[in-house]
Amino acid sequence: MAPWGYSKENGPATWHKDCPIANTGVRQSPIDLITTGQTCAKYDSNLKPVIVSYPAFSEATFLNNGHSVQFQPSAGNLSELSGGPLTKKYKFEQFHFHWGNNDSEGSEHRVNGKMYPAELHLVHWNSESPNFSSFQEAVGSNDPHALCVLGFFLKVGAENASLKPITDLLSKVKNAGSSVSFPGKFDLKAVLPETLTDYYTYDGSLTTPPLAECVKWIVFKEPIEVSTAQMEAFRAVDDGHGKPITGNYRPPCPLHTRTVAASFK
Ligand SMILES: CCCCNCC(=O)NCCc1ccc(S(N)(=O)=O)cc1
Ligand SMILES: [Zn+2]
Repeated sequence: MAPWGYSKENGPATWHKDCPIANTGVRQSPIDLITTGQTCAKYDSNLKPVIVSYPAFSEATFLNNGHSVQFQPSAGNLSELSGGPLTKKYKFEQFHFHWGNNDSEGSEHRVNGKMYPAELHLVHWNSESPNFSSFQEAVGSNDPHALCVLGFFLKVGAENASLKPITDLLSKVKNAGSSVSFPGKFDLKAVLPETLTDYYTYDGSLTTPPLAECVKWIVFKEPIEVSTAQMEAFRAVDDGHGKPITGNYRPPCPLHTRTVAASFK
């Protein structure tokens, strides 16, 4: 099959051909996070703040893989995640983005149907499971919480100085398949809000093929601000068919019997 993508010919509505779970799965992501009414997110007072330990990365690759741009530190990185709904420690694997071609679309998760212009995903894998000892093995395991992805909405506002080293690099990976070694150190912690207390969490999947249902999702309520220029920089990244990636987000999937918990009232 032609490699998957986001065009009419190879986009989300066609992914079921190679990944039947796209249509048969009952824990697919993303979802629309509804905050009022029957199927709404339920406040859970037991949910603690998320704890991240992200020492500045010193060695990393920044890659345009044709369907997103991805920041991947070298294997030795010690960045970890715990707390929140998690009972184990997770190791940082990579972060990447999803965006649209205008400010009214682009995020994968939605809040009461509202999309943000982009969404940042910080991908981690459970480093304390006896069943796997690498990210790829975690993706392939049938463990429902093999991965934990932190989702942050991006909204247009002031320039984000902490993300500038990343958005300034986008023009260097304009062509699909291109990558650069990240110059210098990158402080991911500085990108995030200080307190990681207010979030939605639910059991879901990867939002791209293989769409494995192995993700504990944690989506934060507070968006991260980026400037219009920074948003435009994402929209100039090419998809490998001579066209810019202008909408690498999957539409929301049915909730089925799942419930969404909220760490805030
Ligand atoms: C060389 C063959 C490798 C195949 N294996 C690569 C692979 O399985 N990748 C899956 C990676 C992935 C996809 C989607 C998300 S999201 N958008 O849900 O955060 C996170 C991570
Ligand atoms: Zn993603």
